[in-house]
Amino acid sequence: MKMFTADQIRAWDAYTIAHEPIASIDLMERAALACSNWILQHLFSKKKLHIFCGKGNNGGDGLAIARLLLQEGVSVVTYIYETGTKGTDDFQHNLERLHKLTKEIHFIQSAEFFPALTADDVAIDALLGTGLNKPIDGLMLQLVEHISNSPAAVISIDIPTGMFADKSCKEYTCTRADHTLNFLVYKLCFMMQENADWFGEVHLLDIGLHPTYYYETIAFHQLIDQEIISSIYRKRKPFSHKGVFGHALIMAGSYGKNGAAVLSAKAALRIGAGLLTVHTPKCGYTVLQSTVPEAMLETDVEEQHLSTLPTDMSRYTAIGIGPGIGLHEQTAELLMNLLHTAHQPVVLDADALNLLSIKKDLTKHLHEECILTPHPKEFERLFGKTNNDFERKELALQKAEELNCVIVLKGHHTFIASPNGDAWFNNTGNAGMATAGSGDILTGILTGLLAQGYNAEEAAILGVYIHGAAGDLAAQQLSQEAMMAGDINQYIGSVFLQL
Ligand SMILES: NC(=O)C1=CN([C@@H]2O[C@H](COP(=O)(O)OP(=O)(O)OC[C@H]3O[C@@H](n4cnc5c(N)ncnc54)[C@H](OP(=O)(O)O)[C@@H]3O)[C@@H](O)[C@H]2O)[C@H](O)CC1
Ligand SMILES: [K+]
Repeated sequence: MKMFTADQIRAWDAYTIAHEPIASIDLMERAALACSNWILQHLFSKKKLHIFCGKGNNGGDGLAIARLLLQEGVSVVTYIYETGTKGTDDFQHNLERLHKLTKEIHFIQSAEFFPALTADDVAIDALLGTGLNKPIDGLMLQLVEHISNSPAAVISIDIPTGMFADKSCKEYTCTRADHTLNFLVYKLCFMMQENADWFGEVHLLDIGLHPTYYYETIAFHQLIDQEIISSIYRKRKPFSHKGVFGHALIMAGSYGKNGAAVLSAKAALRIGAGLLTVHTPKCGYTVLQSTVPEAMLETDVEEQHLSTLPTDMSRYTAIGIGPGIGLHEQTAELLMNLLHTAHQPVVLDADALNLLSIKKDLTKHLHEECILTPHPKEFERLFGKTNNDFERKELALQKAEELNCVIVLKGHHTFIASPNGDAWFNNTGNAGMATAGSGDILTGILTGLLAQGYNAEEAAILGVYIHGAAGDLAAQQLSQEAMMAGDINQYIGSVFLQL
């Protein structure tokens, strides 16, 4: 699914008005109807609703929602944040309509006018939307804090007041919503961890903007969805043999961390690699042979850490390195040798990334079939500090281009930056996956997909999607608390059955 900027959404609005054609006020009515239906369906209408409106079109939405809910018999009080201006045409039009229906419209001119809100109330935040042009301050800030700090449930219309759609508001305050009713396509701000405390659960509402604009407009970011996955995933042909699905090499484990090798190896097999060899220190031999009998083993000359590349590297179609390998000097040499010689696709994770951040000049040996999978701390060690999540995303794109490799920046909405500038956010996964070993499994998944011939960008998109979706199934069966990384592997098969 394409993700549009606030400017693009405004242009889409205008395009719809001109080409459907439809009057602007009727488009607002559609948006308001989608919101009021959502509120009715989710039983918030059983409570007393306090609708807070600005004088722009976000406020116009609020007024129309108030009218539609009043017509359904819901108890509604409306408040208008007084700015001394008349408000947009659609705002004024909706105010006129609402006046005909109720006297419960109050103007907020100072903090004394703030209503008391209880746990039995619902506050609807239609103060400011995508028209925000500066951080909120003064009375607006006080009102937003009053709503956010109240015990009432809070629903923000389109976007929490104070949040910028396309840039950071980390230093500022926004409405703290329980739910945000976002119109049409996800805004960038909802992908960012730093905003998670403000927007609550984001619900996508269709307000019927013109499809031609969607198809013809280039988006800078995409949200990975079923349609994208279907276009990448290749079903197996009946006469295939294991040679067709590649030979993956996983280089993982060290003394005390052989479990990382086991998790990665199982994931590489579950995702469908035809053959798998695991390269571990000698101490991993018994562990791997007894837990992953499907894998072949190439033990290192060293007992406790990796030091030397396997003899015949040309046998492997794709290589994954990093889980549990530690930071031994000899392991660093092995990584250097690997990057100097490997022409195959390579996934670099965990300690391989930490070694790379110690020996940064090695990054020049990366190539377009390499995937780096840093979590935010590893990313910072590799590429330096950023001030906020938006800057970090930009830096990931810049580094992907500079190093000519795919960067998978792990997080709640994992971000994939391609060397060609493509930018993808993942939408599967849950907080239960924030557990030891989850990343090791992703390494195995990505290596297994590369071995099967998916290119680095395809493998990254398909891999993070399947990893998250398997995690979601695991959480459904076991709970987010109880699920362990190994459980993600158990559900990879169920995800394939749904593709
Ligand atoms: N296609 C769609 O998605 C549709 C969206 N709709 C809704 O419209 C809003 C956007 O409406 P807009 O009128 O452009 O903007 P806002 O309502 O968000 O803001 C209005 C004015 O607020 C002022 N402003 C900006 N920043 C601040 C601030 N920090 N403090 C106080 N006031 C602020 C600004 O005016 P100025 O004169 O002060 O510059 C804005 O003009 C969208 O979010 C949806 O809810 C349509 O209803 C349907 C289609
Ligand atoms: K809002």
